[in-house]
Amino acid sequence: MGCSPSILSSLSNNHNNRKDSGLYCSNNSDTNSNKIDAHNETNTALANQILVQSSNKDVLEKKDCVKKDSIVSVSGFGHITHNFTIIPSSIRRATIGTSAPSNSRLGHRKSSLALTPEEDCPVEPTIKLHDGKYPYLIPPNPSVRALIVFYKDDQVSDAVLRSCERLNIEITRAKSTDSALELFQSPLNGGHHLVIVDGRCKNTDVESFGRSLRSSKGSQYTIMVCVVKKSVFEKDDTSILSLLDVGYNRCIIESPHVSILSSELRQIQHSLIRPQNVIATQQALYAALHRVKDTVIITDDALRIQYMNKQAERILGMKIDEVVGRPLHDFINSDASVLLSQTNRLREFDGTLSFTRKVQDPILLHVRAYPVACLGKSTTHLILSLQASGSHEMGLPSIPQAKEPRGSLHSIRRGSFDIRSIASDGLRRTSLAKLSSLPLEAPITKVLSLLTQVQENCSSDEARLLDRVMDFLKREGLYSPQIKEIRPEDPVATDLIGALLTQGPTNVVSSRRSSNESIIRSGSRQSSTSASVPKIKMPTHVSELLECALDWDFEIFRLEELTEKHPLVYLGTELFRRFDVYNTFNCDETTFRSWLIVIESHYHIVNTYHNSTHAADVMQATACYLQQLANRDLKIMDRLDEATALIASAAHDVDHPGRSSAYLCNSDNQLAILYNDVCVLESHHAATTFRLTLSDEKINIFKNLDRDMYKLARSIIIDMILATEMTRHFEHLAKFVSVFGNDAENKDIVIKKYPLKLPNDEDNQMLIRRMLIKCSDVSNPTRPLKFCVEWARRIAEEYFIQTDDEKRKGMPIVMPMFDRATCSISKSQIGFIEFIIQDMMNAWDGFIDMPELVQYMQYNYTQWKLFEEQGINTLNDIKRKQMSITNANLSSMKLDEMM
Ligand SMILES: Nc1ncnc2c1ncn2[C@@H]1O[C@@H]2COP(=O)(O)O[C@H]2[C@H]1O
Repeated sequence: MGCSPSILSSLSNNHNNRKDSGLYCSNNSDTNSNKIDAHNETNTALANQILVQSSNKDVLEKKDCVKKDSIVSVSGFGHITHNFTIIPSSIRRATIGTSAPSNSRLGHRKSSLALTPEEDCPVEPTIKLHDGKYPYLIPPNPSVRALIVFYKDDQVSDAVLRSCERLNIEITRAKSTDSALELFQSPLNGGHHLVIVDGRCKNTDVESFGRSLRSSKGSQYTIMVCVVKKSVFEKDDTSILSLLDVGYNRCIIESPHVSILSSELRQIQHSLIRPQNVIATQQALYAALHRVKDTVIITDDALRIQYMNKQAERILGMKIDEVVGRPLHDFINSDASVLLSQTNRLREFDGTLSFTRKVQDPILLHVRAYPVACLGKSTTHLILSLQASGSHEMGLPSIPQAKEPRGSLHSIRRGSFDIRSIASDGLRRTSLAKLSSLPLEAPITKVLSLLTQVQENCSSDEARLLDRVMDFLKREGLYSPQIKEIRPEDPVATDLIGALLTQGPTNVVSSRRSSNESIIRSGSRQSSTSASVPKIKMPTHVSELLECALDWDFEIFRLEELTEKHPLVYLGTELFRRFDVYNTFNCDETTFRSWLIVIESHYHIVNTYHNSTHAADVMQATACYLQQLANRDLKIMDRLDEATALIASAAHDVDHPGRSSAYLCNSDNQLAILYNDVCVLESHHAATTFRLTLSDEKINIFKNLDRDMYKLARSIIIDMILATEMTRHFEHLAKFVSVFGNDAENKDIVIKKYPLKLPNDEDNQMLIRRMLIKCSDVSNPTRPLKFCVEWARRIAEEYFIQTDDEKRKGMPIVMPMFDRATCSISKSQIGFIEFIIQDMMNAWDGFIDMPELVQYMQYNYTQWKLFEEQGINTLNDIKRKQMSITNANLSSMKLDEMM
């Protein structure tokens, strides 16, 4: 049996810190087949350089430990000709570098080419496996199998057979072309290295037989020899050429002499069969490389890619066919001159380069480039071994190999790095190993890896602390807060925050479940297609009011009144116009206005809070933020961002039933069923937006966008609407703060730094968009007091109606404290500002620089505190208070007068 440490084994042996599987190959036969095309002849030279055959006893003994599923089989001559055994690194380490004894023949049987037993001397001089930096190939000398196709027995056929015997060639005999083809293709008898065909017989079409043989599966490495009459050589060379053209490799002159034919065959064996076997072995090597975890690319000396393995295909997102022959430079963003200059001087290169990928962002990879000289003394090929550059980026040491674990860290460390070691059963091991070989890495995995490396080199106290940190990081819901600071004596806030942050059905006590009642009755609303689209005449007082459409103290309730509860259409038309959305979407104003009418008609006018005035208010806040971002010339939002933000905010609560998601879950509402109790309302708002918009060309504001643009716009709008779901409030806030900070004092720095703080532009853009719509959605506590109080009254009323309803139906009560008889609205606002609004608005102001948000919020907060002290709790109390606020006309006071 022949065995060869692979290219990867030898590479990783040099660096001794890799955990890849080792490769060993043998040229035995077996069952399966796995074919790969050889790429070009230069790679054969490379294979010569990097393959080695050995009869290493160690490996033979250890082979028993190797699992069956780690054997890769490759066909060369119709059958499996090479088995590569992927051996776990632990075993590999024990065998790498173990040279065979110097007098060993390293995998060579006794020469089969000797004419007499006395001549049976070594064909090759003894070569040490590790003479050079990399193992050399001793050309494999296979046990040759030949198919002899002679139609009759005569002196020549007899001489051929005897010559084969002399050379220890295993013979299969056929006397007709049909039986020859059958034998050649037979799984049992096939796999011939050599076919010798009698080309002397006039009745046999030797050319068509050659063609059939050549087109048989698994014949690409078979040497075909035709025995011809001497006269063929004497006449002209056209007959010879035609034979070569159909696939014969060689024509030899008939001879009855064994010595002459033996000599011919011996030359054929040397010059044709053995090189073919090298190529077949190389193919097996490619197959093995395709299976290993390492990322390997092979180039020629001019850095043109000759080969890349499956893992490289995965990482670069490209198929081998797309890269072979192309310069490596096409895929490298960074300067590769150092790599080239070092490897040209036969020196290894070790560094980090940025690689472009087909669709994904560029990736930083740690590159080890090994120059190989296959012809002469200068570099002919480079072997690149690539690794995600995580550990190198931070100058951290490489992932440690089996080091003695330190106390409790053991399991974590092993869990993080040596997947194979944590799995006890084979199946799990296989799937985990597969998983680890995928080009997928979550950022959190990377973080855990880095922390584990840090742990290796710190004190046990620090290591224990890191243990705890990693425990937290491994948990799900990293950004889902546990309520911890709400005072127990603050039941209203607890109720409100609990309800806002909790998803799905409530577990609170229920007296009685109602039967099949559902608050939403589908089909009761007017369908968009039947909605008429009247031409809207903008009354003068409305247009005057809309002149202030971008003021933070815009009179939204006045607009509600003037438009008879249709503020969205008027304000929306104005805001779309101001942000030039019509041009952005290449769509006329009428379509947009019709869209606004339909969307507005699907807001429930009976809801006290979640009606179209709320939608208009959110849209107005969004417009103010967009304006501010545009004024500051930060170029954060492009036209599509602006348009989609306005559309998302206008539609973000469409068809809101005036009940919370928890209520819908508790009442087994059809929407809760449809969305599996997850993000029920927001999913419904987003889906309804698109259902309505696409259902009628007259209102389809997307109709002139091309498909890609539409998909982009759609994904942004959906993402923004879903971001208004409060259960993920802290997650969105925490992510935003982690990127942009929350230091209002340093807002200039934050803003200036912004362009530099972009590890991934699109991710951050998404954080901004989400934060923008969230801060619009709950902007009411940051508006002038009279608006803030009115919104508080409206939401409280809506909550009370829900509680009334729950009580009436005997359902679980989602917010028991929001009972109209007992609730303190002031307290609920204090809690809402403290727990939900304050941090968010501070962070948002820090980013967008709108201090009035925080100033109004702080003022409103102090007012709510005051109201609470004054015992202003119920709706009636609030209404009375509103009167006095309106009389004092606080909303028109300058902010500094308020403070
Ligand atoms: N002033 C407020 N007081 C209490 N809760 C509010 C207030 N404003 C908004 N909310 C809640 O915050 C939620 C934000 O998402 P929704 O619009 O779905 O529903 C909103 C209300 O439940």
